[in-house]
Amino acid sequence: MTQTDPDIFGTKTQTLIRNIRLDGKPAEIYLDGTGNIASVGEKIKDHDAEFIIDGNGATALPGMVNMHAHSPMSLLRGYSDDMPLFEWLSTKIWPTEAHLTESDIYWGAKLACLEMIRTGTTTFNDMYFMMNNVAEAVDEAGIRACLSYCMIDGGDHEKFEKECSVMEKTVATLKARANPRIIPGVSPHAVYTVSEEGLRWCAEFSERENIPLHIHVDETDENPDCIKAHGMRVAQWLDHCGVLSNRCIAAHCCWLDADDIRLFADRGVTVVHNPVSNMKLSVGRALPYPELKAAGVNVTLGTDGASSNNDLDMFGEMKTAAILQKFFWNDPTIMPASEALTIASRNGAKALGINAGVIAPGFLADIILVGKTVTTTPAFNTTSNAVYATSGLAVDTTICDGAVLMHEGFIPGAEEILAKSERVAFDLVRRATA
Ligand SMILES: O=c1[nH]cnc2c1ncn2[C@@H]1O[C@H](CO)[C@@H](O)[C@H]1O
Ligand SMILES: [Zn+2]
Repeated sequence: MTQTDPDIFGTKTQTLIRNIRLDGKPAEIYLDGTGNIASVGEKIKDHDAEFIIDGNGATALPGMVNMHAHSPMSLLRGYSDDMPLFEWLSTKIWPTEAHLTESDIYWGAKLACLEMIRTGTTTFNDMYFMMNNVAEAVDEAGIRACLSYCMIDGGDHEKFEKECSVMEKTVATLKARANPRIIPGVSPHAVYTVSEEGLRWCAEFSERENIPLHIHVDETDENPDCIKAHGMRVAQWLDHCGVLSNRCIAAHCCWLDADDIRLFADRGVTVVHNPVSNMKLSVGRALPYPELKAAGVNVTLGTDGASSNNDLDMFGEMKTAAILQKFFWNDPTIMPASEALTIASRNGAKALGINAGVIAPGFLADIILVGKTVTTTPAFNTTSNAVYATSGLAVDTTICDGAVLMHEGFIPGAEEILAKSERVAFDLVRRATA
């Protein structure tokens, strides 16, 4: 199969993937056109393949699950760097975001989806505005996503009421799309931007709808301000407002203490590690991963937006997570490669309630092939190579929901998306700085 056969792209087909390695051993995978993995074995004889993908010795991995993103922010990649978090948000990012149109959101998300497919991500957990436009991009790209409108009420009751109605409308619109690849979520931005009534409402709404709640927690040390305002640490305050009780996904969590970690474990909170963004914005502390792991908390991995990372490559993120944890806690045995891979795939899928992140019969066919190339040779340990040696650009095939989205590095329509999103980004910044 080569890129000259356009029929392979975009639809679920009966496909045999052969000449690949799975956990270091020769393997074949058969997709039966349902969107699931039908069989996995050394040689699959019983199949009805319409297409055959020859992996040329590639390593098959589950698609990466990026658990904290702001996909439209890809438009602001490289627009503003090297500043402290609050100055960066309040003087650069928020004033520019005030000019975003629905079309900007759509093209920013198109660019993000393209980058994620290119670098082996098949699912992302997104928090932003105008999420139906993000959904349109996700729908077209063929990727999977949990999409949450980001509530910011700033303690203003009128704004709170408006935000609730946008949130309800967003969830209803996303549900009405009836696309199994699109999962609605709820996102109060953070404790420093959302009121108590906002946090409580989001918690109740996520429970009523049984959908994930995605929030920024303890990125920088938010505890002193929270104690001043509410007499409690951030984790306790969130629990007090009901936020931790239902499918809570907490991004960053750098400043959790031992009690906070116990509380997160009790409430079943999922934590997202964002090592590159945390290091770039110098948030002051690394995720207390060893303690979270000991407490049994589900830890996942995310990139954050492309304006604080500045890419959405989960391979770079895995490596950074593993080496930051070793360095910060001064122990090279922390987060071995196979753990980093699980954190970047299976753990995220679990948190979103998706039957993915494992290559085995019955699981969703969200699969990537990491090509045999200069950063994956020699293949003593394919997991080590994936985490420590290669970037996502070595991914040559990306399959989501049983449909091939990229093969041999080729993604249909990529050039148009690059050209258009570049124009849209420059035009946005021109309007915002006029
Ligand atoms: O690192 C971050 N910390 C806090 N807020 C952020 C960060 N990156 C982006 N946003 C902001 O979150 C909102 C979308 O959900 C946007 O306003 C975005 O600029
Ligand atoms: Zn963020």
